[in-house]
Amino acid sequence: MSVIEINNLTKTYGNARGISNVSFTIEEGEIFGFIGPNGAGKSTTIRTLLSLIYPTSGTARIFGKDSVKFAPEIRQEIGYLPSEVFYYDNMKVIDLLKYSASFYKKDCSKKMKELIEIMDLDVTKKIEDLSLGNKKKVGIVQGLLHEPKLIILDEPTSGLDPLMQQKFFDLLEEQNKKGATILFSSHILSEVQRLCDRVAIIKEGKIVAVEKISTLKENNYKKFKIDSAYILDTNYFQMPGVNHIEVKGHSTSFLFKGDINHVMRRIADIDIENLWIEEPDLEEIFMHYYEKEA
Ligand SMILES: Nc1ncnc2c1ncn2[C@@H]1O[C@H](COP(=O)(O)OP(=O)(O)OP(=O)(O)O)[C@@H](O)[C@H]1O
Repeated sequence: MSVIEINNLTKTYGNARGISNVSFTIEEGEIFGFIGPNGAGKSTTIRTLLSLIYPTSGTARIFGKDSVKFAPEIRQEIGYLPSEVFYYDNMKVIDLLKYSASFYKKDCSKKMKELIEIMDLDVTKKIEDLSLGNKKKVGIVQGLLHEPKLIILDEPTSGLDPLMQQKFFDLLEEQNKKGATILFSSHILSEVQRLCDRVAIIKEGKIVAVEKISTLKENNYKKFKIDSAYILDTNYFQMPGVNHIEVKGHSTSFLFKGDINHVMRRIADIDIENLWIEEPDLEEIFMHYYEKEA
């Protein structure tokens, strides 16, 4: 079953672009990544999906139900972590969490306690005394305490230290194993690569690709790095399929897609000291998509 179905969702802010004809589907049990640089439209898509703002046109369905008409009902089963968390500064963490839990029609106290421990939160503190990272942790507990079927995270890791990020990812994987579907937006591609099964790439308000992470990696460029005995001319590897040639001293690198034999023959004609052929990281694949569309 599709947990999220987005069909031609468009949101304009007056004359300003928000998102345009965004469509993608997320299946039950997926961890789905949503990548794009700042301002690409990730938060607008997520806020529209959650009916926090209304679409200019297009529709979204969550759990098979229209996201606007059934918003209150749908929200019972969603855990949402916004990119920026705003709270009542004067409240104690524990009071805020209890208040959040009171919106759900089930007892959240056990899960809340468990999450507080995992996130290592001092719940007796006032919100105003917390660091940015600790505020984010409060947001995480708040978003997960009702064991939602769908978890929507908008740039969730900003402000978290690496150890806490790891704990958080473990927590997400555990929830996913128990059946939760996850939508995870980020501009940090390595974390998407680490966690997600599929990914939608958004650029200037439009979806440019929806791919499996594995397909993205397999069907794309190979990354060549060659250390040569002498400095190569920048044009030496200028041939069909070669992109992003960079010559730094004796080291030459480029991305290649095509019949690898052509490159290997050219390499055989030079005096090389070392050679690496690697899968490009998502960042490079991502650049490729962006350039193809430009
Ligand atoms: N309330 C608003 N009024 C006018 N324009 C807006 C508003 N909110 C967003 N935008 C514009 O819509 C576009 C998409 O913004 P959005 O915040 O969705 O991007 P994003 O991918 O989430 O980026 P970021 O990571 O920076 O939040 C941007 O051009 C932004 O300037």
